[in-house]
Amino acid sequence: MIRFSAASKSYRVNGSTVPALHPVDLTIEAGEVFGIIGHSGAGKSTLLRLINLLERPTAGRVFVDGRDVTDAQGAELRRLRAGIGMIFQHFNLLSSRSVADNVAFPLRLQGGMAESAVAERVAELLGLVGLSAHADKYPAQLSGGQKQRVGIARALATRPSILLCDEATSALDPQTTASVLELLADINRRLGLTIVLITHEMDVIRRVCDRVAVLDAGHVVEMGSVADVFLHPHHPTTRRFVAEADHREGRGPEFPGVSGRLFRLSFRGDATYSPLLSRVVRDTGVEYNLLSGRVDRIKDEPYGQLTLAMHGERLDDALAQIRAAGVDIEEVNR
Ligand SMILES: Nc1ncnc2c1ncn2[C@@H]1O[C@H](COP(=O)(O)OP(=O)(O)OP(=O)(O)O)[C@@H](O)[C@H]1O
Repeated sequence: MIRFSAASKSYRVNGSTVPALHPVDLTIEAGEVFGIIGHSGAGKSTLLRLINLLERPTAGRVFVDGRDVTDAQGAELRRLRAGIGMIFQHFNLLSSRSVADNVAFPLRLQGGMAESAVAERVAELLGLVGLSAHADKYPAQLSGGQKQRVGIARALATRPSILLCDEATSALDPQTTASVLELLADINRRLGLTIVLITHEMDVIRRVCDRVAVLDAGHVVEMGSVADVFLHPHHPTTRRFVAEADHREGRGPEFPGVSGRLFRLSFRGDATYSPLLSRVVRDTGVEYNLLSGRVDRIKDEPYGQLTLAMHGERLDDALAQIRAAGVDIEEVNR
């Protein structure tokens, strides 16, 4: 478990104090995939780096596994960091070392392991990330996705219980991003590792995270389960991120020439695939225009979101039936 208690951070720049993070209270549970999303400069890296003390809080406390680590130094700091792996946007591999030597690096640095044990562990890690055939290559001979897999293997070498991901897929194309996120989800499931990732893409959050915090100008402005935040965003910044992930603009929908009231229906789980709408239409005689729609998954759960214009004498009856089936309805202002 990771806990921030009123943790804040200011930097000194040219003699003046710049607040990067206002006091944050936040708990990340053991074994979850926790996402932090925000625009550039929102304070994501700063918050992430407080966990392994690459940055120290200006005020407040940071707890890891129940221990107050805020002032950790020396052996205590080394122990903390050995238990926390980290991967980076630009991979940070050693270009003059082979893949196997990059992965072995933290093990040799830590010391106390025979070379045969190091080799065994490296082989195991390369198997885990699907790179067994590439052990003797150099980073320059690998694709971006393969480099990040080396980064992940290296980060897991010392068997950490926490993995920090600093924009780990931002330099990758969409397909490679998907495969790296799938690997992270697999590692989370198989090893029970806590994963904290920062990103500026809601789609990354949707695919892999259990919970999310939205950072805006150093403040946590929204936090909750990914499904709740994704389907019912409240803060304007969150709404913009969700709209971007839906490939629509952040403004409210404008549908000139469409009559009736506008509703956004959010389906989750099994309701996503049931023929509810056609049943309600048949039963109540209401009419609808489908204005936009999407069916996808939030991590492993299917969801659907439809925007409809609806009209008819028995509209209230129709809405009640839809709600009774567990579908969430929001009226959309024109
Ligand atoms: N070492 C530093 N010295 C001075 N100011 C800093 C330092 N690191 C970050 N900042 C400032 O703190 C604020 C938050 O930065 P941070 O890097 O945490 O944001 P971010 O959300 O991770 O942004 P990005 O996505 O661009 O990396 C910014 O205004 C940034 O300029």
